[in-house]
Amino acid sequence: MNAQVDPLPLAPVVAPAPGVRVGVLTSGGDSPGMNAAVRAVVRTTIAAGGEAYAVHEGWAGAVAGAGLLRPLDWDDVSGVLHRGGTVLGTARCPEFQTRDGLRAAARHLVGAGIDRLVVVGGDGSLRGAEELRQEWPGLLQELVAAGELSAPTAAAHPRLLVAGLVGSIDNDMAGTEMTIGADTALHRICDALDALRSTAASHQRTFVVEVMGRHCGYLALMAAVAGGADAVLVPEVPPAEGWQDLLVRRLTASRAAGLRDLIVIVAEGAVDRQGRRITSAEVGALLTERLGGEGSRVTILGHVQRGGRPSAYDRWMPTLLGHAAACEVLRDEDRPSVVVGVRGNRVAVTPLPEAVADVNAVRDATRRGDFAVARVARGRSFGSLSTAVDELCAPPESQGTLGDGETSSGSAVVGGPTAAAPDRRPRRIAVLHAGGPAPGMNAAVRALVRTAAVAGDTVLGVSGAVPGLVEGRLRPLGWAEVDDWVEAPGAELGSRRDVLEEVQAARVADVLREHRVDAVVLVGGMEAYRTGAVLQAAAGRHPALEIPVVCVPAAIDNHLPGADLSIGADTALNVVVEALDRLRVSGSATRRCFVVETLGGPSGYLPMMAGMAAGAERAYLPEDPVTVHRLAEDAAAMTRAFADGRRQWLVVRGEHASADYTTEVITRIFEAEGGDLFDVRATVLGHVQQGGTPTPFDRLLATRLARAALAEVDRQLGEGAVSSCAVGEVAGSLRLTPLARLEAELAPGADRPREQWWRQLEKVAARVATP
Ligand SMILES: Nc1ncnc2c1ncn2[C@@H]1O[C@H](COP(=O)(O)OP(=O)(O)OP(=O)(O)O)[C@@H](O)[C@H]1O
Ligand SMILES: O=P(O)(O)OC[C@H]1O[C@](O)(CO)[C@@H](O)[C@@H]1O
Repeated sequence: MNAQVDPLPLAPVVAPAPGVRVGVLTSGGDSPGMNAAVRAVVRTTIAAGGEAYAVHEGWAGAVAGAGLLRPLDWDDVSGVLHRGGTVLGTARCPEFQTRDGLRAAARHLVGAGIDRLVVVGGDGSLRGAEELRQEWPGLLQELVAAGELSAPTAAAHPRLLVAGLVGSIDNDMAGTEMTIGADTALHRICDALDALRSTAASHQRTFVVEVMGRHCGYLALMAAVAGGADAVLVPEVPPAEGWQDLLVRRLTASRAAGLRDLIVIVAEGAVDRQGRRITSAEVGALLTERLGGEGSRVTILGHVQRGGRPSAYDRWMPTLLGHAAACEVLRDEDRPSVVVGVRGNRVAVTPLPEAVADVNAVRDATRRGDFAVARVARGRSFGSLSTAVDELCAPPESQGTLGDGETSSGSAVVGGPTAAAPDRRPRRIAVLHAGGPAPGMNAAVRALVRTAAVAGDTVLGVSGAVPGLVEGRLRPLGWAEVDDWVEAPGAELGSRRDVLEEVQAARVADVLREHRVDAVVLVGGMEAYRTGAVLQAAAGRHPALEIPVVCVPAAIDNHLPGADLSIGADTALNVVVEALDRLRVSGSATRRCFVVETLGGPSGYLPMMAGMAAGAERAYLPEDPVTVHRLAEDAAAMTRAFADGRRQWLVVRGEHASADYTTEVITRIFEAEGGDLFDVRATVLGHVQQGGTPTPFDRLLATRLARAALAEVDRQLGEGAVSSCAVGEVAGSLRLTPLARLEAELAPGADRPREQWWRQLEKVAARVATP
């Protein structure tokens, strides 16, 4: 694909000619996050000097006209970020696929002066958009010929410019790594799975859970990994004949290994190799008949998956893309429609026909039975996890894929052990945490234990972090023991902020020798990295330390070099955003400014992204010190806004934004400026931000990075050249950062990277926050 990944995700806003109108519509199945996209399109258009129009009820609204095309002001899209569904309404509209339907849509759009469209919908909706664009000149000619449109009006709108944003929970479209709504749907599914596990465990029952995704197994596969399922059936990995026996054997082995709760996920589009539909009811009946015991229960999650509050990601990502899409159509270039998507957290723009061709190629490959092609086309994460899922789900003795017999590809990002040589000595890998607890740490340990078990390796858990390592508190972690660690918040092994001291290295060498440790994996923050660096520096003096030391980034602050995102940051972000939503509701009856202090340490990631996701008016970050001048400007802007009728103003302040202008000081300044016009309240969110249940994203990231760490251990031991490094993902690719380079990667005088990708988003957040 020729997507252009924009290294600076901020497309310049081009000032349009006077009277330029941008229409925005949502179409197909609704998805959480569509509202954030609409808000960004509207506000970016207005900020650039254009006019924004809503086309209500999707393509049906364009076809019907009749008052469904209406102008939108800045404030019309206030207070929509936290709402699920789409405030514009959506529909599936078969009529739009007819010539008459297209012509009616063109007539109503031109009639409203709209010749630029941002369409938020699934692949069907976007196909429709491209068709309308291609047919536009012909449709206008037909309308002129029929006397339904004047020739000068047609001449004033010679072409339609279209940018598509993929809004669908299915994550089934090319041109973007994530579709708007898929992350939230995973939240819904994982919440349901976490709830089902407790009742399943109580009765030692098996649950068969059907999840959505018409033709695409993305939700099912990711939910299986993030939700700790025991087996999964998805259309892209159809099981071979006799899969029923294999499934029963697998679940029997899991039960024998000590699991009380068993979960099988079935994608709604699951099929076997002959293309025959596999239903959740069929799987439920099979397991009730063959597993005995308490039998099985079937739960179809249905439309619950599509509803409810959007996750933090489904607010900031569509905001970024909505902004970029508006910029695309404001540019006065006649060109094919584009899909504005996201890749590695950066904006990626792909010609729509190309994205559609790619989706068609997946469908054709699936029809041909070429499932490997279909899996790869679904994206990196899908490709890698579809072959790795069995390693994570099934006890080592019952390994064997439910799919088409292909095993893990062993690529770097996939991670996981490379195929074990017959004479390979089983390895012993110690894992410990260092730093503040980060949700997802347990999921990383679980992935290590289970992936290592496939090659016969043992993972030794170190209790009590660095002091525990010094005291030799290591024990093997069992395959079944870590089963529900995927969802467990906090750090089961314990995490503390101690960094290993040089004088302790000799003692640690003794411990590692006693326990015959071949490699150390540290899952944690800067303390983990620095401990790794101390171990490496001491390796020359202590042969037992001449082993691979690999760090996995886990810190809610998201301040670690060599990783766009560290484990735990997404969970903390969601906790903050939920708190901000609640504060907004609490203040809805008053005229009030909230000053909210977040954690985040040296990095502004949490306050900035939470502010963007919750629609905060201002965010104060440690990277950009607060000054009295800025406070005066903001107080004046706030006062003007309240005087104009605004009822709320939200300021998010990172805990280290300024040593002088503390949350209390800022609150008092604003309070003094507000007089009788508004009042001000301060809220310090504190450690609730560390205590969330890991989000699906953090569980998946933890799984990917833990497997990548193991792959690196395997590589180093295989090649006999050991070193210490950190694994991370940067712009969607795996990166290994030598720990020796750690300090050089940090900004001068601060424990955060020199470059932080998310800082590009600040301008977008500011542009859509206030007029
Ligand atoms: N090939 C097409 N040509 C023109 N219009 C289309 C086409 N396919 C779909 N549409 C229009 O887009 C609407 C939505 O399409 P569809 O039902 O496939 O949902 P979708 O956009 O793929 O969303 P989701 O992924 O949520 O199902 C259709 O009802 C129709 O109006
Ligand atoms: O809401 P409807 O029209 O029943 O459609 C359900 C379908 O829409 C989706 O939610 C989104 O495409 C699918 O996962 C599901 O199969």
